[in-house]
Amino acid sequence: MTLTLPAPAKLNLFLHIVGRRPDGYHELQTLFQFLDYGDELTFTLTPGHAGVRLATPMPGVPDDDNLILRAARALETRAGRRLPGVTIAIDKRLPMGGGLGGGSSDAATTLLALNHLWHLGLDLDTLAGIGLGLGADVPVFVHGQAAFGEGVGERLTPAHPPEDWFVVLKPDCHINTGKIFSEEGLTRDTPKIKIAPAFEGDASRYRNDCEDVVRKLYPEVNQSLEWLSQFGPARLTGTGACIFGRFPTESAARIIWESKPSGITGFVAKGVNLSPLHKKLTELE
Ligand SMILES: C[C@@](CO)(OP(=O)(O)O)[C@H](O)COP(=O)(O)OP(=O)(O)OC[C@H]1O[C@@H](n2ccc(N)nc2=O)[C@H](O)[C@@H]1O
Ligand SMILES: Nc1ncnc2c1ncn2[C@@H]1O[C@H](COP(=O)(O)OP(=O)(O)O)[C@@H](O)[C@H]1O
Repeated sequence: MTLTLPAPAKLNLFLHIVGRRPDGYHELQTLFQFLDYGDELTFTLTPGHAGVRLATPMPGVPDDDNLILRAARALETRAGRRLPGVTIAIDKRLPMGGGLGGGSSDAATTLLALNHLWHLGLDLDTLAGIGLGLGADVPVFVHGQAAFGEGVGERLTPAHPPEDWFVVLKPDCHINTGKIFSEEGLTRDTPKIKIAPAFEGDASRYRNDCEDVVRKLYPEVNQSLEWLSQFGPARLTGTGACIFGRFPTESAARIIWESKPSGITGFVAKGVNLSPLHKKLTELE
């Protein structure tokens, strides 16, 4: 049996750093929305062969570090019994370390796919708990609903931001999340905002607290933000390097995309409040 599922990107429509935990991790307030663009994973059961295997190794990521295999192994450990073998292939479209949550999304898709194929019957809260052990962004992908995130992003309140179109640009640099969070000049004391049960605010009123530090350290990001913000609000997602500009229609986004400076990569995508992963899983039921 074969199952092909999306692993969508996320955007942090805003990202405030509101404090620091005793273990050094930063407390955030952020608004997550998904994009209808991302990686695609194909799971094939191989009952004759035990174990989980990656059919498409990822350059630069040893298999044992790959969040897909780590998610599968965490699930096997939780199940505590021998499960049918599975081969996982990935069509990797999201830039790695781009602030789009690609690795976390791959992990979440793996958790949901294998829960389904292995008939484990674990609920979303349990899967999100397993996912949190792999990365702070995994729970929102497991729950599959746009959300206001608190804590390190794991305390989630469903949200309904407008489903606009986005131009996403990937400046040609790699940003290490740990480096940004350890920068001395980082804003860490943004006052907490109060959130209604269903956040519907205008995210363009809020900021990404990592942006000033990232702009100073990475001129490529600064230049891209300057260019994109000529056409409307533009912002960094996560700790970067990707930036996004928001547009009311696909055609408005595509006009700006076509005029982007040469040498910069990225894509145009729609913001969606229900994850494409959950949409697909519902269709399969
Ligand atoms: C910033 C966010 C926002 O969505 O996204 P990305 O830019 O990575 O996509 C996430 O919170 C990223 O969470 P996560 O994916 O778990 O972070 P990691 O790369 O494991 O973090 C690397 C390091 O950054 C620091 N770190 C990370 C998250 C956080 N809330 N506080 C921190 O201080 C820690 O020192 C950690 O060891
Ligand atoms: N399946 C995976 N896809 C992408 N990155 C992965 C994966 N597994 C492990 N990683 C590691 O996680 C890091 C962060 O990846 P990613 O989730 O794409 O970025 P970000 O957290 O900035 O959104 C990568 O640099 C890579 O070393």
